[in-house]
Amino acid sequence: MNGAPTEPEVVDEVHGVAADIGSMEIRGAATIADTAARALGVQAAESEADEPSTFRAQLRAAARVLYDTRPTAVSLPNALRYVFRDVEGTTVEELRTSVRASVAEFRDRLDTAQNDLGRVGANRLRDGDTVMTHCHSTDVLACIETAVEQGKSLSAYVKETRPRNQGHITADALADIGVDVTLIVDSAARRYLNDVDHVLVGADSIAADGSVINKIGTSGLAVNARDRGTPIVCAAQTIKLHPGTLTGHTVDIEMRAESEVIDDEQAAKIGDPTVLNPAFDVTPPRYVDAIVTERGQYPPESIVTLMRDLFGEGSDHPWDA
Ligand SMILES: O=P(O)(O)OC[C@H]1O[C@H](OP(=O)(O)O)[C@H](O)[C@@H]1O
Repeated sequence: MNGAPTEPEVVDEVHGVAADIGSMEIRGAATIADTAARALGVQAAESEADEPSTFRAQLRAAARVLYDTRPTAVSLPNALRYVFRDVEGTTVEELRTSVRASVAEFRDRLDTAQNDLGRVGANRLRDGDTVMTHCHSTDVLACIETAVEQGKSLSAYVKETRPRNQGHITADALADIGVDVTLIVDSAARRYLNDVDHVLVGADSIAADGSVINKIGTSGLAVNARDRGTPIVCAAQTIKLHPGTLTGHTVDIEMRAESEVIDDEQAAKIGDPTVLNPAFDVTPPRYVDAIVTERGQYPPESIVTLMRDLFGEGSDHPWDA
């Protein structure tokens, strides 16, 4: 009698990276994309498959493990799709080489894109400006770092960004490059918006209508910034563009554990309330002044043109094949 079909073998590194993405040890949309692509490269390098079909099945299984970690940041499936697009070969060794090349090309492009985006974003910043940041975005940091390298002196109000306080990472990174940092709690943001020249946020996904999906609290900040007349700019490489939204799909908002908000003991003290912990929210395009990408800056409403140019209607999942 035949047993159950065996699952294609996925190497330990891929499981480890997937666990680290799930626990947010590895986080930030660009970093997730980079690490996921690298993990596919390790899968290819360490595969012991002796048949091309087995090699391909393992690669697909590895991609599924990575894909299933966090639902909101589209950079993850976009990275996997990029690697799969160019996998070619009739032998295991040819396939291995082509995955290696594809991963290297992807990671290279990611680096270049962030540098190019940084230069575009830096052009918006003037010497003596004050920015306000939310969460921790390497795309936002690239803009500020480039401006500082250009000799501009900047100050920053950094929102701590509950529940995980990723604003602390931003505060540390900005202080390191000589930005004058003031850390504030999230609810103090409106109070200081009048002292701010630009609100800078990142993105986990950008929808076809120009909506920005970013760390929870972004939409409230954007509404307040608009009310105060402070420009709000989203720094997002084109890998954050969500091709599925071209065909009417919506972006899943990740719900995370209650324990990130309150521990069991504290919860028990206040009668164990229901706790909701959405990681992201959606900022409608009318509250965003510009989306800064490596290809220049765009009004949010025009981002759909760029999305179509870069992705067509391509939001397939080749790892499900
Ligand atoms: O790609 P970069 O700009 O580094 O980060 C983009 C976004 O990723 C983060 O999500 P999380 O901390 O992974 O939940 C934040 O929401 C941040 O704005």
